[in-house]
Formats: sequence, structure tokens, C-alpha cells
Amino acid sequence: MATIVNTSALNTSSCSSRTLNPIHLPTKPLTSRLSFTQRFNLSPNPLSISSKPNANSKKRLSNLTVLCAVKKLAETELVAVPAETEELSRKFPSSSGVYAVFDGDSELQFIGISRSIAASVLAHRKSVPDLCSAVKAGVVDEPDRTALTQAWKSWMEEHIGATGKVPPGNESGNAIWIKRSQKKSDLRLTPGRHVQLTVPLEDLIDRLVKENKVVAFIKGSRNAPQCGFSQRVVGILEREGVDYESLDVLDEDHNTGLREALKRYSNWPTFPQIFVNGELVGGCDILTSMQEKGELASLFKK
Ligand SMILES: N[C@@H](CCC(=O)N[C@@H](CS)C(=O)NCC(=O)O)C(=O)O
Ligand code: FES
Repeated sequence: MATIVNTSALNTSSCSSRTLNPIHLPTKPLTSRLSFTQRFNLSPNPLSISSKPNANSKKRLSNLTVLCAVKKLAETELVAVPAETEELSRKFPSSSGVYAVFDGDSELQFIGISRSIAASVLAHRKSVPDLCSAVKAGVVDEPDRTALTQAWKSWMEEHIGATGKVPPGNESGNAIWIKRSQKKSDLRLTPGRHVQLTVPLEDLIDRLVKENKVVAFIKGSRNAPQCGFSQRVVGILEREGVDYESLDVLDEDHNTGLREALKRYSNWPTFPQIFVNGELVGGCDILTSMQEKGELASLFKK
């Protein structure tokens, strides 16, 4: 019997932290030594469904479909996915919603939901370019989980009703489209208390923020922030798809003295602290207000 499979909890992470050279200042720029490709966070709860729809699966989808905020799939414009990233970001909304990916033969391959449609399309274009030629996007205005799921179900139901087929990428067990996001791990200043820094902490901070485009000093780790303010900032950075470094100022074992040294360095008394291109941008309030005013994209592009 066909069953709807909910593959939630995708935001798992690898937790090993990375340590800076504790004894000497780095000989190579920190960016080149430390950076690695960060995957976009794909659909927060992309649902998959077993491959053979039958009366039962259609009925279950229908039962779950309520009034939906997006246009019908058939009425939504099919937009070609540009090769160039900036053009892609202009063509697709960075808002939450449902999206349907088509291959070069205009065959629908996958229907997903996303907190940033543009980021998800970009990630698919990178990971499965052959299957990602064009996309239909439906923005959900009040994008709570229920509204997003309803939008996804309405498109799935419409497609299954019209073709009798589940999109291949939504078949259960298909791992091509639904990747577990691998969050970057936090940086650490030292491997542990037993290792003494031979350079002043302020010099290390200075080097760190100048050689990495975006650095977030937070309470707790990026995967498990220990304070609401830090959690909010991590959420904003993730949502914007920013490739950033993070350090846990509460981790006295690996970042001994960082909490107080950073306050002196930046002349800013609280955390989180976000640096872009070596300059302190601010904390939670400032980042939140910049996000509300739509100023973050240009900040992180600089
Ligand atoms: N208004 C601040 C809120 C952050 C805040 O108040 N942080 C406090 C509590 S987490 C803090 O870091 N205090 C100094 C400390 O704990 O060392 C912002 O926008 O970031
Ligand atoms: S740790 Fe209490 S408000 Fe941040």
C-alpha cells in the first residue's frame, strides 16, 4: 500500500570543530586554510512519497489538501534556470514557498518546499544540473509549516491527478534531491586549555575577522546556539545562505578568554557579534533590522 513518508529533521550536522593554529599566526590566509563548501539548506521538510500512487495515496493527499495560497501548478510560469548565479538570484524569489523542477525535456522531476526558493534552485542546479533546467515557483505569503505543506500537497495532488505519476525525485528512497544539510562546524582558537597561545588574543581576533569575509561570535555552537540572540543571528545567516565562520565565546576550553578579549577588541559589550570584511556590523538587533529593510544581500555581497 502506498504511504506518505515524511522525511523531516533534515538539519542534521557534522559537529567536529576546526582548530586554528594555536602557536603561531597562520602562514597562509585563514580563508584558504579553513573554508570549505557549505551546502545550502534544502527544503526544510521536503516530503517524499512512495512511487506508485493508487487510490489510497490520492485520497490521503486529497484529505490533507485545504485552501491553498499558491497558483495551480499548471498555471504557474515555467522559468528557465540561468547558468549564472546572480541572474538566478534575480529570477527566483528568496522567499519561502513551493517549487517544481523540470529537466531539459520538460519532465517534472521534483516538487519541494523551501525557506529560500532561489537558494534551493541554486543548490539543485549545482548538484543535479542535468535534471534542473527550468523551475516553477509559488511563493507562500505566510509561510508556516502548515501553509508550506499545503502548497506542496496541492501541487503534488495536481501533478499526480494529471499524469498518474509521482515526480521521480519525490519517490521515497530517492536521495538525489533531498540532501541532508551539512552545517559547517565552529572554529576553535586552540585544541584545548593545555595549549597556550603565543600571540596576543587580540591579534588572533584581528587576523580572524580580516581574513574571513563573515565571522559570527556567538554563545553556543552554530548547530546548538545557547542563547536566543545567537540563535536568531545564526538563523538569519543560514536563511541568507551566507558562508560564514563562527566561534563559541562560551567555550572556555578551546577559546579561553575570547569572551572578554572580543569585547575589548570591538568595544561592543554583548554577543552575538557579526563581522563582515573585518568590520563589526553589530549584534542581533542590528542584523534583524537590516534583514527587515532588505539590506543584507548587499552587505554580504560587498
Ligand atoms: N541587544 C543585543 C542583545 C544581545 C545581548 O544582550 N547579549 C547579552 C546576553 S546574551 C550579552 O552578550 N551579555 C554579555 C555577556 O554575556 O558577556 C543585540 O542586539 O545583540
Ligand atoms: S545567554 Fe541569556 S540572554 Fe543570552
